[in-house]
Amino acid sequence: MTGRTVVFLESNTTGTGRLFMRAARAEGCEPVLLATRPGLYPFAEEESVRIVEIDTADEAAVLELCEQLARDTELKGLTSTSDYYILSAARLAGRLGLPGPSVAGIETCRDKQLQHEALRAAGVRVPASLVAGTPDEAASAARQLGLPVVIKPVGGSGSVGVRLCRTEDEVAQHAAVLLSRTLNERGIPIRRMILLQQLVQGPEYSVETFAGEVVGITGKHVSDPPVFVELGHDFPAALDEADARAIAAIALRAVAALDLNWGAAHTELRLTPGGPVIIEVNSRMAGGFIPELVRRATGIDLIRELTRRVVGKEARLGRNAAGHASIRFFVPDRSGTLAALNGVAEARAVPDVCDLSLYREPGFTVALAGDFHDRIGHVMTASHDAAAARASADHALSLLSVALA
Ligand SMILES: Nc1ncnc2c1ncn2[C@@H]1O[C@H](COP(=O)(O)OP(=O)(O)OP(=O)(O)O)[C@@H](O)[C@H]1O
Repeated sequence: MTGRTVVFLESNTTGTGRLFMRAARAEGCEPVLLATRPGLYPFAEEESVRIVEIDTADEAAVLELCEQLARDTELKGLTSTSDYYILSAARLAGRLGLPGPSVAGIETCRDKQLQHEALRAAGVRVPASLVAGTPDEAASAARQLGLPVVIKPVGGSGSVGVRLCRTEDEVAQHAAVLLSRTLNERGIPIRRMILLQQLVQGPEYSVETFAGEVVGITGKHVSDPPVFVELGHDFPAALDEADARAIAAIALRAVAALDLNWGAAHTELRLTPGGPVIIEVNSRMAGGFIPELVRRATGIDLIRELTRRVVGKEARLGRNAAGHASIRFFVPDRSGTLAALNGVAEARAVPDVCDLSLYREPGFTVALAGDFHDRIGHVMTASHDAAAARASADHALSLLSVALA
């Protein structure tokens, strides 16, 4: 292989991974995907992306391979589109003298305890929180904070393991479940600590920032507690000017405090009667198809702009549209074997629907877990009118149903 290359250290297994590979090519660079289990990425073959099997947890081995690649080709950048690997990718980019985000910033951000301490020290409003390493410590932390509390792993994403606990028994039980886990979804060892937080009440929003600028605010629809499954998003969120200003301001302070102004960040918060309170800052672009909503609503392609940063170019955040986009996720109301998915043609025919995707087929076993895995499809709408985008998405979703055996 010769010419310009970009290394992807693992990737998202869903849509975004493929889009990043295409974006690299649009910038004149051939993507090279490094993966421990190449089988996770069927899209790589479909896109004719070179895939190298290597233990991606072994940073020294990855560095050696990349140094070789830098001798054989013009290595322009190294990144990861997977939450689990962005820290390692940032470290490797630094070692190779390639553009990349602050390693310290990502390190702080990816540990929810460190992140919480950093935000509090910077005077950014966060919920009162305590950490625990045993179920007993968790019960005592819950007493100090006052029930109910939200419990979550210190490292994690996709709402996996995040739960509202209303009694001390629930706290001890859920703590025991989380603390018994030793590996995350990718088989990477995890720190066996949990974070307990006071429940923040109010509608949820996320702020999509890029290179220290607010790209927009997303309105989130989250399931009822005790679990918090993201069920939909509206971009831009319906907010009055004062609330939008307060939300943008706290997110900008949070990402600056965490040193995340190089590329994309995604800040989740709830708007309480006393103002916005940060739930969590992610040192990466939003998931859940939010970048696609942003693109449809504003014309800003966050995937392309991040790829430009990775290969050392300036991002261009100029808007060329002022539209609205919404997404609703399809979640079955109980577990079972998927016998049929109904109403698909009718939902597709709803005005403003621009995408309807189903991730599962008949025969799939639905085992509701209370996190993002519960979502089996989505419907997306785009319109020049905010209310129309939202109403069409709600209506199209209402037409979908499953038969479970
Ligand atoms: N202290 C809290 N008060 C109210 N809601 C909370 C609190 N902590 C978490 N949540 C809810 O749980 C969701 C997931 O929490 P959190 O973002 O900390 O976990 P995560 O696994 O990193 O999820 P994601 O990858 O979706 O950001 C939040 O979006 C929010 O709806």
